[in-house]
Amino acid sequence: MAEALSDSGSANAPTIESVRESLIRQEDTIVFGLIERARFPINSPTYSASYAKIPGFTGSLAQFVAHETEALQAKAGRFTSPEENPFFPKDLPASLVPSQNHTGVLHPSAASININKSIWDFYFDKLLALFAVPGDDGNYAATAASDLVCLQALSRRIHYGKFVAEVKFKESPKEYEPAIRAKNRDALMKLLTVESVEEAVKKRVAKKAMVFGQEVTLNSTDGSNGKYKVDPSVLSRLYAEWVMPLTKLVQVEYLLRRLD
Ligand SMILES: O=C(O)C(=O)C[C@]1(C(=O)O)C=C[C@@H](O)C=C1
Repeated sequence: MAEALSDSGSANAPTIESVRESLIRQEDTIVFGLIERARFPINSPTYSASYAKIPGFTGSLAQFVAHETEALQAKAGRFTSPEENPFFPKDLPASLVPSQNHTGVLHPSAASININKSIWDFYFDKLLALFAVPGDDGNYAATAASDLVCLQALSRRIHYGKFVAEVKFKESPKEYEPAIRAKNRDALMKLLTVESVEEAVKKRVAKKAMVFGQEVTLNSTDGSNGKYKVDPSVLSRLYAEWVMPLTKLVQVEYLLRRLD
């Protein structure tokens, strides 16, 4: 059976370079996801339980689509991968496909870390209004599907902090062990933070929003005219306010369990 490759594209032990490469690659998925979602206006009935009234389900259409899509994906084996974390872990059906040989990179307690509730909340309560225009075009099912693509891409990126933390711990266990034993979150946060990398990430995602989100025409020299499908500053803000802080939170949570 084929060995399951990690997202870093390698079956070998990940390195700081390979995990950062994966984070960079995942930026493309996130930027494209937001561009796709921005095709629709906000479409607020998608998020209203009183609009949906789905027999046998309590919640909004967005919740229904996420719940049912995850159930199908669980049966297809999606959540047996340590890189995938469900939004609705309760009552998730078991995988029906042959199990993959996922390389045992992470400490087993990694499976107990799932911060998707925070991701769901910032996405719908804060982020959506920053890049989807007000309005209602009735495409609620497509909107909900599009939201789930964004949420899963964000979740995968943020929980990838488990792999980043593992690599950092393996590279310098002596630096991390005292802070882990002392359960000192602030010290761990300081140890794992690299400000120069964060600055580069914020600039790069804004640039990707400009390159991927410009209008491509055959005649014009400047296809964008300064207009982009998603405002590049929203991408830097998304990363500065939510993606990187939550990735760091995942790293701290992982490290706190690393010696269990
Ligand atoms: O690249 C790293 O070293 C990471 O830990 C990842 C990351 C990020 O989320 O992009 C998080 C913390 C660091 O301060 C820099 C970047």
